[in-house]
Amino acid sequence: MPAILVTGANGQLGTELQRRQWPDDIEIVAVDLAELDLTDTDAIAAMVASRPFAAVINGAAYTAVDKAESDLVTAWAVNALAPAAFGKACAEAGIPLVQVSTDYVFDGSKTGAWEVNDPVAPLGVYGASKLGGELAVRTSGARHVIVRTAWVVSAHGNNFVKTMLRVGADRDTLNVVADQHGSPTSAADLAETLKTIVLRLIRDDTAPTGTFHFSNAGATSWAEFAAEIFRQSEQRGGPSARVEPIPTSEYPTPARRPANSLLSHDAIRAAYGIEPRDWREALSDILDELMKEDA
Ligand SMILES: NC(=O)C1=CN([C@@H]2O[C@H](COP(=O)(O)OP(=O)(O)OC[C@H]3O[C@@H](n4cnc5c(N)ncnc54)[C@H](OP(=O)(O)O)[C@@H]3O)[C@@H](O)[C@H]2O)C=CC1
Ligand SMILES: Cc1cn([C@H]2C[C@H](O)[C@@H](COP(=O)(O)OP(=O)(O)O[C@H]3O[C@@H](C)C(=O)[C@@H](O)[C@H]3O)O2)c(=O)[nH]c1=O
Repeated sequence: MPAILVTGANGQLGTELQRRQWPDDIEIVAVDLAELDLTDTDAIAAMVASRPFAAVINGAAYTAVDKAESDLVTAWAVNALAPAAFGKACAEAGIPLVQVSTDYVFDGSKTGAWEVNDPVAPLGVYGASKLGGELAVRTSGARHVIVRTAWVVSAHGNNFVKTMLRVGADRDTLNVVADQHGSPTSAADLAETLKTIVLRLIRDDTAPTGTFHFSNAGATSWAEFAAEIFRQSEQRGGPSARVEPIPTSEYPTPARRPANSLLSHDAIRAAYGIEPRDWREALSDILDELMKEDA
């Protein structure tokens, strides 16, 4: 049975990839740190060669944006060298590689949505190391798709929705930055998109390759996002708090973040016919799941 190797099994995306309904003739082999340490490039090569995988989805990453500023060797190992090792191994095995990247490869200076070929200029170590991963995959010789996504949220793992609900349960008011704009992305919707892409890559030698953007539809700011989380949470009897919009200058962090990281869907729509749904609708599903867990 053809198998797809998925990394980041315990992360938001990896969890949702494992929850997808896959065709009966496809097996998902999902690994995390315990099975495969991505800082060990020899282990990556050995894992990819260990059986005749049909494809690899590298969903793992060093995602602690602020911590990466002082931990850059590990961030580069996981986000750049590991994708290089996957690229090399996939090229040797003759199988496609799906690599996941980030809106943080952009500097945020554009007005309007970022297109896939817009100039990249990361503001911090996380974005720079993810860009390193993109370049490594592009030059590896492997047939590949790179999907940049943004502001990934889900009912599990660490993410902005869960942070807001946790902090909002204890406080009346939360200060949240209002001058950083982008689109939230449901990990489930991202996983469904990657499923579509990887199945096409496995079954169709002429499937589109290259770099694509996927997020949910609609632009917002972190402050508006937080306010909508509390609006929908309150509707379900969950925690609510007042959101005080603040400028980034009043929320100092070790890593700089882009002011605008809105991603254009033109490329993924044209190549794969994928049309993301609105982020508020996706958020509603996540809150349903979270509140069901609490009930
Ligand atoms: N989260 C977001 O907002 C965004 C994410 N992305 C990208 O999307 C992809 C998926 O992100 P998401 O699911 O949210 O990430 P998570 O942080 O939820 O999960 C990352 C996973 O990678 C694993 N991992 C980290 N270091 C290693 C290592 N050395 N060896 C093996 N596994 C490791 C983690 O394992 P452990 O838990 O054991 O540390 C975890 O399971 C990543 O490529 C990320 O860069 C892009 C834009 C936004
Ligand atoms: C918790 C909190 C955050 N913020 C701000 C800080 C930051 O500018 C913004 C988002 O905070 P976070 O630290 O949750 O998000 P951050 O770690 O920057 O999220 C990023 O993660 C990586 C992995 C990506 O690839 C990006 O697409 C993006 O999702 O909100 C507030 O203003 N108030 C708060 O109470």
